[in-house]
Amino acid sequence: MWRKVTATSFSSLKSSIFFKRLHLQQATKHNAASASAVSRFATVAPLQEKDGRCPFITFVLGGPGSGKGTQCIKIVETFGFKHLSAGDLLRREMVSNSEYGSMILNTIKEGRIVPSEVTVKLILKEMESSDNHKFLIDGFPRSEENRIAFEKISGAEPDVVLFFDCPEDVMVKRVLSRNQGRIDDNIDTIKKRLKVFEALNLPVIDYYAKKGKVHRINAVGTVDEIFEQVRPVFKACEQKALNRS
Ligand SMILES: Nc1ncnc2c1ncn2[C@@H]1O[C@H](COP(=O)(O)OP(=O)(O)OP(=O)(O)O)[C@@H](O)[C@H]1O
Ligand SMILES: Nc1ccn([C@@H]2O[C@H](COP(=O)(O)O)[C@@H](O)[C@H]2O)c(=O)n1
Ligand SMILES: [Mg+2]
Repeated sequence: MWRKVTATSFSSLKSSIFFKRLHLQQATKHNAASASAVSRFATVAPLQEKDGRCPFITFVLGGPGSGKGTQCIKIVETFGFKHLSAGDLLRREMVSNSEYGSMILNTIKEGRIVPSEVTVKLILKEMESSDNHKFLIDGFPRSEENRIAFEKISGAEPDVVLFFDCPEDVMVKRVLSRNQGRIDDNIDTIKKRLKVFEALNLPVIDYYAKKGKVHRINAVGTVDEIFEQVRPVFKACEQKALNRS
């Protein structure tokens, strides 16, 4: 079980460097350039135990409405991953009386990106409390700052990056018919989210593509057709993921 294996490293991370640093960093402005993120987040010990085992991490990326969450449900059913949606974690934090509640609400309404410290903290907390060792981190990293914060604070990199590549008109249509009561599912916010995706998230996808980690999925088609492109990605790394447990 991954949590048991890494409990020491995560707990010590939590009680010491990460959380102390978090308090200091919360005062800093969100719109710092990614270059400054490099210096803002100091590297800590990698997320692995002495025996070298570490969680199997998949980042699930794509524009708003490209079908990330929908495909994650199928990946969970078929391959037994733990699904962590950064957006869902932020929405849960927003309604939980958190000190960040109004900041998260305003940021989501505007389609902007919540400061990395907050999102990374929520993700790592969920990872720590999970018995699973295979994670789908959906909608993260959304920016170079998110990426650098995660990699530096956790000392971990993704094993796989899925990119759901979808034309804008299809994404807009899907989001507008989603009907889940999300405050950002309106045309004004969608336009902003599309701009933010292009400006901040595509560079992250480029970064991982250069490292050979990106699996591009054509996100047009039925849910099942799309999953047939996703399936072989996880089939191919089943053994690698198993070795981490
Ligand atoms: N292949 C598909 N064909 C038609 N509709 C789809 C398809 N995949 C997902 N949808 C629908 O499109 C909407 C958006 O999908 P989903 O919530 O999975 O996207 P997402 O990438 O997670 O979006 P966001 O970034 O906004 O959370 C949902 O209503 C979903 O049911
Ligand atoms: N890494 C992230 C992920 C999400 N957000 C904010 O939440 C909104 C909704 O996210 P979804 O993944 O559910 O679409 C998104 O538009 C951002 O405002 C974030 O800040 N950082
Ligand atoms: Mg989603």
